[in-house]
Amino acid sequence: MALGRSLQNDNKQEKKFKPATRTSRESGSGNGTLASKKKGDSRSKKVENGGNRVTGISHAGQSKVTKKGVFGKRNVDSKINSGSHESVAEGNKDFKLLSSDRKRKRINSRGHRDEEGMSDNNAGRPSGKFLSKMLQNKFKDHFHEEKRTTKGKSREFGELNRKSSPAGRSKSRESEFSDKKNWISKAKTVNKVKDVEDVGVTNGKLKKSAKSKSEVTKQLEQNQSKLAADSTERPSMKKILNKKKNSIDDSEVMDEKPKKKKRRIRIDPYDTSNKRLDDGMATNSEVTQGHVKKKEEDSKNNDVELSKNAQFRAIRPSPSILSFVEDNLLGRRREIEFRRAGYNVELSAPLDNIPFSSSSERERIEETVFRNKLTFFAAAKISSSFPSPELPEIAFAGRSNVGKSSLLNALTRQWGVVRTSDKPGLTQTINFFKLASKLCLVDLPGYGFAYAKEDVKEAWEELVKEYVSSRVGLKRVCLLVDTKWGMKPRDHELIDLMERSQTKYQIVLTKTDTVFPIDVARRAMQIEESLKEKKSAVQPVMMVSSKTGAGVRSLRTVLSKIARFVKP
Ligand SMILES: Nc1nc2c(ncn2[C@@H]2O[C@H](COP(=O)(O)OP(=O)(O)OP(=O)(O)O)[C@@H](O)[C@H]2O)c(=O)[nH]1
Ligand SMILES: [Mg+2]
Repeated sequence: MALGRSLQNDNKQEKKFKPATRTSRESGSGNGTLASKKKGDSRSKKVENGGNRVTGISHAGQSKVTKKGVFGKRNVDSKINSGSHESVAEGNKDFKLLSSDRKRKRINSRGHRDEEGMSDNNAGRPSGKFLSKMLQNKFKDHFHEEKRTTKGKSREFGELNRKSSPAGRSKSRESEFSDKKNWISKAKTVNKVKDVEDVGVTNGKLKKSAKSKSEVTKQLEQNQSKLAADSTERPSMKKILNKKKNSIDDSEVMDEKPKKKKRRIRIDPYDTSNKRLDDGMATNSEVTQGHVKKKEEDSKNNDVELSKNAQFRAIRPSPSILSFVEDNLLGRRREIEFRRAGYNVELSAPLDNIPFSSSSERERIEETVFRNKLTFFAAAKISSSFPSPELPEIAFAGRSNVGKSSLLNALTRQWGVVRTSDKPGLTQTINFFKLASKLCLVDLPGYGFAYAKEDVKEAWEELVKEYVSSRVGLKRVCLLVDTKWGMKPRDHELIDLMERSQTKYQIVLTKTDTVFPIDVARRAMQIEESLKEKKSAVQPVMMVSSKTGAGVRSLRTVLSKIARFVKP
């Protein structure tokens, strides 16, 4: 029956075990501080009804810490915990038990605590194996006690009975509190060694062991310090040796490094690419020969290119060209310069405006012929579809994207009449525009690179050639050249054709705003020099920018003379 009761009690305890362990975790009792212990104790008061082990469980966290902690610390905690644990479990009377029994009890209690600690680790729920072990230990204890002392047995059962009664509970509480107070005060005042002594081990032994420990530790420390000194010294020796080795190696490497660099230079000095795939093939004489040949070719090409650039930079423009460039604010310039000169930068092509003028777009044009409305009247893909030559014609030829259509708009200040695009090859037919009944402006398709099929481009070129060489009424061809790139072979082809057909042509440099003013002047000078011998070439070379309007007025003046001399 007694065993059955204890089993029942254990079951109850297990039920109440969960919240107790959970709360002990939450309250941080595992820290092992006194405050936390107090908390655990206060909680144990609430759970006391469950029996003696409940109080022990409330310290489960603390027992965990003591396991991990220092020896002395564990003793303090074990005292506090096991004191409360044992005192509540068996009362003060249990201390009178035999020393062997006491030891066993302690072992068992530790075992319980360990098990409880483990169970706490396992989310507060002890496993079936633990429970069975706990129960077995409990039975063993009971059997031993029954065999040895009938008194102890009766006392124990009496204690259990008392605890089940309210009077017994209150007594057990009192005894628990008194024990706890005593142990806590002891824990505060007594040092760890003394605590060890109190447990029951003789002072002499402990002292000796303490002395021996201290001696051993001293010796260990000395040895460690020696080892550390040695270890610090040894690397230094190693370092010295390594340094020596390194110095030798460095000298070797220093000897080798320049060689490698020299080799690289020798192998591929003209290689501009980052890849050096042929580094490992330096010994191959054929390859090196090939490299040498390549170098020579490249150097020749570079010399030619460099000489072209150098030649261009060496051009000294004539004073008239330079003054023209400066007067018309040609070339890449800052906006502030236009403002200072009185031009309104808010207007399109601001340099083609009379400064501080408030008149309308076309009123600003000094040449009256260009004030007329620009009207499209014919487009031709073949020569048979050309309109009859009633008016004097001025054609605008040049490579694709050079700015032919844009210049037509700029000359008449009628934006959008002639379609323009940054995509080369927009104009694919010969387009005829009238300026009243005075002048006919002809926009030609470009040649050279264009987004069109080769045969189509060839057809355009043929049509242009046919137009400039055979068109009756064609008074002048404005051959537009990009200032940045200058004349190209196709331009020379057309010039030769016009020379043969005696068609008057005038070079007009476009997009002057994309280069420096001095380069505009150089380009103009360069072309003038190259066209000195040409009979059909009309001087001077004109310079314009449809974007800024620079030089447009001058071109207008030149072209308006053609209209003036033509009979209506
Ligand atoms: N910066 C600058 N860009 C210009 C100038 N003139 C024209 N452009 C630009 O150059 C591009 C080509 O202009 P277009 O007038 O269509 O040239 P295009 O010669 O008629 O070209 P195709 O009809 O294809 O032969 C357009 O994006 C223009 O805005 C200029 O004086 N300065
Ligand atoms: Mg065009």
